Order: sequence, then structure tokens, then C-alpha cells
Amino acid sequence: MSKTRVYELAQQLGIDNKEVMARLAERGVSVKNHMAVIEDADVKALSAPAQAPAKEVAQEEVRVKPTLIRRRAAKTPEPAPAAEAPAEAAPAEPTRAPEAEAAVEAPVAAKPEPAAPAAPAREVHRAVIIEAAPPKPAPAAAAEPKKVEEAPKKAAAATQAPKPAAESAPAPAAATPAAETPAPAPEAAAPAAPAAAAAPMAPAAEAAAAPKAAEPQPEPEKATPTRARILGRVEIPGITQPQQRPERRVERPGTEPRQGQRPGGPRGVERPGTERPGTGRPGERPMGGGRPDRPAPLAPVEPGIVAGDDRRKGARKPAAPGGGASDFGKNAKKGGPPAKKKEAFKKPDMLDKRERVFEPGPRSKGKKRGVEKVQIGKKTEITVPKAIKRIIKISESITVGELAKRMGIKATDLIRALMKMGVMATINHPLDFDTATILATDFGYEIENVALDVDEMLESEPDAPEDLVKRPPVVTIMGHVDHGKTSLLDAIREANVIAGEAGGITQHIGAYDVELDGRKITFLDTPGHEAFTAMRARGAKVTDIVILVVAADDGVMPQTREAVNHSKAAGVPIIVAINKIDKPEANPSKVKQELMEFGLVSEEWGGETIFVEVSAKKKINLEGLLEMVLLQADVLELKANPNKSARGTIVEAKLDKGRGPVATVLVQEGTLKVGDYFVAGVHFGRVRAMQNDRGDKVLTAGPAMPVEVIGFTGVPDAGDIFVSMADEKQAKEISTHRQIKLREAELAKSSKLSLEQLYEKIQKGEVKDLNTIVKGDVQGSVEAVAESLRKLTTDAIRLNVLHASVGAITETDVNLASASNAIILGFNVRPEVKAAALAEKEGVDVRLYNIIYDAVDDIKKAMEGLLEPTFQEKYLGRAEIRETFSVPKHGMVAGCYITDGKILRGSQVRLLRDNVVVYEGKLGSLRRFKDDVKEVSTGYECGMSLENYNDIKVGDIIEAFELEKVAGKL
Ligand SMILES: Nc1nc2c(ncn2[C@@H]2O[C@H](COP(=O)(O)OP(=O)(O)OP(=O)(O)O)[C@@H](O)[C@H]2O)c(=O)[nH]1
Repeated sequence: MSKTRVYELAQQLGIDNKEVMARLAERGVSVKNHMAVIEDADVKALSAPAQAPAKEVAQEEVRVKPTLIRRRAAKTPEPAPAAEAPAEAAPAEPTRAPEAEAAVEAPVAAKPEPAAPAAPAREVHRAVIIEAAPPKPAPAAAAEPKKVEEAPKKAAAATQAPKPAAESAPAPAAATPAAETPAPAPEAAAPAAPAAAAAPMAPAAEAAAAPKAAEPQPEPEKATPTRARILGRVEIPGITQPQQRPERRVERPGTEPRQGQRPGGPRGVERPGTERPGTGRPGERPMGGGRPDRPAPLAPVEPGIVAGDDRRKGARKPAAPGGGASDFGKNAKKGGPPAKKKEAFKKPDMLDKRERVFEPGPRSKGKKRGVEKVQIGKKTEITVPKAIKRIIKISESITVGELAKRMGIKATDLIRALMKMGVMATINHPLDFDTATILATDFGYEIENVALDVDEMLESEPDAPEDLVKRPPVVTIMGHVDHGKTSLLDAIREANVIAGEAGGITQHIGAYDVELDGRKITFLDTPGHEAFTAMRARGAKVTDIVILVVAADDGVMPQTREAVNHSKAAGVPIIVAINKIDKPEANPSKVKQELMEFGLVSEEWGGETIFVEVSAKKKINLEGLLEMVLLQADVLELKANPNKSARGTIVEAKLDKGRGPVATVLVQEGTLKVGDYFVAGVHFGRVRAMQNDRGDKVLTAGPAMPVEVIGFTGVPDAGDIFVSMADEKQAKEISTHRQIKLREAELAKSSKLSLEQLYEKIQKGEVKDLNTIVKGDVQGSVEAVAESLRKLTTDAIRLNVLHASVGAITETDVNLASASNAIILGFNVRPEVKAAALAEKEGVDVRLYNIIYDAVDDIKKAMEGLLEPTFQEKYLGRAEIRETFSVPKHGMVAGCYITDGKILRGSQVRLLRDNVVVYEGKLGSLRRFKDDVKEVSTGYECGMSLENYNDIKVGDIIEAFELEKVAGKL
């Protein structure tokens, strides 16, 4: 025969020299280079099958590594190296489709025959492809054997290839290697079955692979496992060439989904075209877009077909029979348990997964991709959250934005829904449980309130009668200004100290206890009903008995009356202390008489109220007063259980420079011990130390005992309930919960306020606000001042206490005042040096007081200054209209005669016709003989015009007047 050299054969076949050499190598013929001469037999062997591939493929092969060859469509730009597996994979996949058929065929017609060496490059492709999209092939094969059979015929080598293909089918999963280098896969995946599969067909193809390819059957199985992993990569389409796309279209027949998917691919173009009638549909491409991979997944999925993982499984199964199971070895491990995964992925999931993992960006390009995207999108939409996810747990309230987020909808949709309900809300608007429930229901969700029931947690258990023991009474002293409240408190305390109590420096902790005949009495030393009421407003019922101080020389005064009312409202019994009886002008009887009208009738007059005449100054009858208190306490049968965890009320709180937040706790039941965890208002803590009003350290505090506690995390408010907790976690939890609720309440309050303000402004015209910041030395006075100030609010002026706290006036306070145009009121505190300087610079008014009433008085005046001045009318004079003239530019002018008083230029006027006011406004002009004049007096004539009014008639009267400003009063 004539000598045929490698390059000649390559030209004939339309393939690369290297490929020819590779095929030869696969046949066991070694050639040195492209000039080597080839035996005829070899030439034939290579030529025959090669035809098909030559035509169709137009592929390029690139030897990436000595053992690895990458093949891809001829025109395709070269993808990156192995690393870019995805890109290459893409092309591979399309091919796969066709291969799929091969694979299909394989199972059917194919028999485990050694791979036909002749297998053209194309086949190699197939093998690869098959591997890539294995799952389908298998099932497809089973499903439509006939068609499959046809295929073989056309694809000559196919028959044989099939096997490998078939085997490869399993391998598909392992495709990775293949993916990277379809044909070369063998090398890459050499060990793996896939390689084997490829080998047979590629056989030829790529030399290195050849040897392994030689063992077709076992290999396929191995391939399976490997594929699984690789598949993932392969699918990442990347740079698929235009060629492939077209193939795809051809591949996917609408009719034969399975086959279509697989087979279609590249093949379709070449050979399947015939086999598959349906192949022709162009429409299929949508999914694939540029990627061949896609098509596969998108194509109708057969039950058995599982993308990605499924493929692997599918591949494995078939492989198993081959016996390759054992061969899987490592690969198998990698592949993971096949059986389990089978059902794990459903098509949609798979698509979704692939979408996210492999092909995010590129897809959006191109129309077809767009289509694909849309489809995928739809699938996502179908997703319905599991029932459990449709329950939204909230704690009391939730903001609009958060609710929308949890329901997976747009906040604007929610806001729209709220508007329909008549609620205008912003994204940060808090929704209460009920509103949230209604809204959520509309969107198919349920709301579950998981709020902590703090009240329940803190509720004290009722005590058994036998556990209760007598406890000291807690007394509050009330009365009018200067009637001697403070003096009385001091006198009682001092008297008690003198009586033999452990001496020492008494401390102001807001409460103290005294002893009489071995019995204790606790006094709250924040006198005045403001503090008393402020506490009560917080739900704190602390006082058992009220001592109403009335000066014998002054009698019942306004605040005496208020104190009585407050006490009665609280249901607290009153003991009247008629003070200052040492004064010569003292008249106790008068006091008793005056108090009768409030229902306080002295016992000696047949009533039930205890009256005690004392003198705080002279310390007269103080003991008698204490005796009466104890007597009253007996009547009240005050008892408590000391043998349980403590519960009490914050009486006073402050931020101590050295000790941090400290508060006086009046224990009301149980016993408080050092080391106890507790929660008080929005704060929590642990009792680090306790001391009484005499500065003595105490380790325990029982019922009715006031102690100053150190260990708070923040300064609580007077009136806050103090509760011992079992552990820190619980205390912290409740504290946090309360803080959140407080914030929400403040938020809700502020938004509500602004609405109210708006409403008021519309209704009443401009409403003035006087903003204040109150600072004091102790919580009690701060509360009292703030409360008194708030009471000053009137319809015309609202007095806002922006901030009230204990401590010196700081720069922060000044800044707040400056920003909100507020004045600062300090009680027994001074501004810090820097704060004072800043206040001066910013022009902030800082007022310092020692007496609350001075402050209130000052504020009242300030508020009056804010009042709009009222206007008073001042009569000027009258004029009678005797003539009327129409003057261009001036309108109607009246010729008048002043009958009374005088008329001033620009004065206010009203026009009277038959004593009826027909117009009220301003004088337009005032003239005498064409001259403007300032005023015209009685008896003179003048010309007048009215501003913007021309309907004047002879006989009308013009009355002039002035409006005088009068400062407003509260
Ligand atoms: N003669 C006499 N004067 C008394 C007596 N008790 C108080 N005073 C005087 O009355 C004045 C007012 O006494 P305070 O104890 O400050 O009266 P208060 O009710 O506490 O006054 P505010 O704190 O302003 O509400 C003081 O000057 C006392 O010295 C008393 O029993 N006899």
C-alpha cells in the first residue's frame, strides 16, 4: 500500500496530528512524529470511525498536560486550563446530550465489548457527555430502547461506544475529569471508571488514556463514583461555543424529553438529527442558554433522573452491575452514599442549587438566558414556607419593617395594608400584637406572642397566715409649707438618737426607722404629697400611715387639703399632728374644727381620727405621737412574712461618685441579704453591700426596714418595685425585657405626642411649649419638682419636663437644653464648671433653687411671658359719611364729618349702617383738602377711604378704634 503518514491521515480525517497519534497509540502503534508512516490496517481502522467525528466535531484538542488533553469545539476559544473546568464542561455537556443517547443505547444494544478503538473523537465526546449527564441516559435507555437502538446504527462506533458509554453513564457523575478534558478524561480520571469509559471511545483519542481504556467494562463502574463530584464542575458552562448551542437546540425535543435532553446536544446535529425527530426544536435552548449543561437539568426530569447527585447515583447503579463497585475505591467514597441522595434532590431544588452555585452571573446575559432565568424565577416563587415558618414569634410588639422582613414581603406592601386599615405608619412604626396578628393573617402568617410575662414571674406567692409576723409601720409626713414637716421628722429622729440609739452620723437615705419601747417605726423622710403621689402613681404602696402636720397657728391651708385628699385616695389612715403648739398664738381647736369638713373628726369630739398636739421645735409630745402611730399600726394589723425572698420598693436613688448607683430599698416582705440578685424597674443587680440610715453595715433587712443598697447596674427610679431573684440570668432577662418595653413605649409615646401636637395646633392655633430640664440632689425632690411643673401645663402653654435626674448639671444637660430651647432647673445642685461656661456661651437659662415653690413661681412667670398678648380695644372717635366720591386709584372716598373724638391715620375702623357693622378693617386714607393728615378731630370734615372696601353710603358711620396689647396671664 502506499505509505500514509500521520499528518496525511490527520488531514484526511480532518483532525489533528496529535489526535491521530493518540489513536494510534491507543491501538498500540507507536509513532515518533507526524511524519511517521502508518500501516494500512491502522489507517483503515482509524479512518472508518473517524469520519463521523471529523465532520461533526470540528473540535480542537489541546494537550494540557502530558496526560491530559482537552477537547473542545474547534472555534471555541480556549478556555482556561483545567482549573476552568466549568468552561470546558459546558461544551462537553452539550455533547453529552447526544451521548446520552449513546449511553442509552449502550445499555440496550451495547454489550460489554472492548471499546471500539475506532471510536471517533465524537464518541469520546459522548462518553464524556454521558458521564456528565448520566442520570438521564440510563433511564432514557430503559424507557425507549428502540430509539436508542436506532442510534447505534448510525453511529457506527456508537454500538461499542455505548458500552463504555453505558458504563460511563454511571461515571457521568464522575465527569469532572471528563469535564476538564473530555476526551482526555481518561488520564485525568484514569483511575476512575469514567476514564475507562472515555477511554474506549476516545480510545484512540488520547493516548495515555488508551491503556486504561482497554479495560472498558470495569472502568465504567469506577467512573461512576468519580463522576459524581466532577459533574458539578462540568456543568458550569462557561465558555460554550456557539456550536454547541445549536446542537442543543437540536437535542431537546419537546417530545422526547429524556432523550432529547441527553442526546440532543451536539449529537443532534450530527447524527441524532435523524434519529430524533423531535430534535429539531429550537425552543429548547432556553435553559441552556450558552450552556450545554443547563439543558440537561431543565429537560423534563425522569423519575429516576436526578441532576447532579442523581446522576451520580444513576451512574453508579449501572456501574455496579458491571462489577466495578470494588474499583470505586476512593472515588466511591468521594461520591458519597448513592442511595440516600437519590430522593434528596428534586429537579427544582437541583436547578436552584446549580443556579446559585455554578451559574450566577453569566446567565443574565443574552436573551435566551433571560428566558431561562424567568423560568427559574418562577420555580422559586412557588416555594411555600413550611407551616412552622409561617408562625412569627414576637415579643409584645414588632416594627413594620421587621414584620415585613419576617414574612418575606416588602415593607411598602405592609404599609399599604396598614393604610387600608386606617393606620398611617412608617417602617419603624411599632405594631402591637393585635395589629400584627391582623396584618399577618392577611398574608397567611400567624403571630405568636412570646413576650415574657414578667408580672407573672414577679408575682409574690400568697403567704400562709402562720408565716406572717408583725412588722413595723411605715409612715409618711405630709402637710402645708412651713408647717413643720421637716422639723418634725428631724425632731423625732434626734429624739430617738438621744434616747440611746447607737449614735453616729445619720445619713439621708430617704427613710429611717426609730424605736419606741422596743417597737420600730419607719419614716419616709421625703415629705410632701408630691413624692407620695409620685410613688403611688408607680404602683408602689409603701405608706401605712400618714402624719398630717398642721401648724396650730396657721390652720388648714391649701396643701393641707391636698394632703388629705391624697391620703384618702390612697386609703391610708391619717394621724393629725398639730404642730407649733409652743407658739402663743397656737389654736389647736381651730385646726380640729377646720379638719372636720374633710371628715377628720377628733376622737374627743366623737370621731375616729387621732389628733396629737406636738411641738417639733420644743420636742413636745413626740413620744405621744409615736405611741399613737404604734396604736394605729396595731389596728391595721400590719404583718409580713420575713422568711422568703425579699420584695420592696425603691424609696430614693442616686448616682454616688464613689459607689456608683445606690438606692434605698424599703423591704416590704421577705428578707433581703447581701449577695441576693435582684431586679428593680429596668435595672438589675446583686446586693454588694447594705447599710442603714445610721451608716451601719447590715447583712440582712427584713420587712419595713429601709436599707441603702449598693450593686445596681443603673439608677432606678423612686417607686420602682424591687424584687429578689433566684439567679442573675433571670434578673438580667427581666431587666432587658423591661428596657425593650420601655424603649418601645417611649417610641410609641413620642410618635403619639407629635400627632397630638399637630392636632392641637390645628385646633387651637399655635400651642406654646416651655421645655425644662430638672436636676436635683435626690430622686425624691427631682420627682416632686417634675410633677409640680407638669401640673402647670395649661391649654395655652404645655410645660414639658424633657429630662429629670439626679446629679449636678452637666454639659450634656446644657446641650440638651440648647437643642430644645429649654431652661434648666437645679435643686440643691450646681452646674459643673464646664457646664456653666457652656450655658453662658449657648445662652441657656440655668436657674438654681432650694425651695420648690420658688421654682414653680418662676416658671409660672416664664410661662406668662410666653403667652400671646391679648388685645384690648380703645375707642377713638366717630365720623358720619355725608358724601361719597369715586376717585380713580383710590376707589370710593367718603366725605365725612367727625362727630365724636378723633380719627387717626391707619386706625382700625368699622363701618356701621343702621347700627349694624357692615365692615371692619383698616382706614385706607385720611385727608383734609387733598393733604394726608395724621388725625382729624371732632367738628372737622375730612375725606376717608377704607382699605379694600368700597361699598360705602351716605349716612353710614365710621367708628375708629385702636388695639392695645395686654400681657397674658396664666
Ligand atoms: N415655734 C415653732 N416653730 C416651728 C415648729 N416646727 C417648725 N417650726 C418652724 O417652722 C418653720 C418651717 O419648718 P419646716 O420644718 O421647714 O417646715 P416644712 O413643712 O418642712 O417646710 P417645707 O419644707 O418648706 O415644706 C421653721 O422655721 C421651723 O423652725 C414648732 O413646733 N414650733
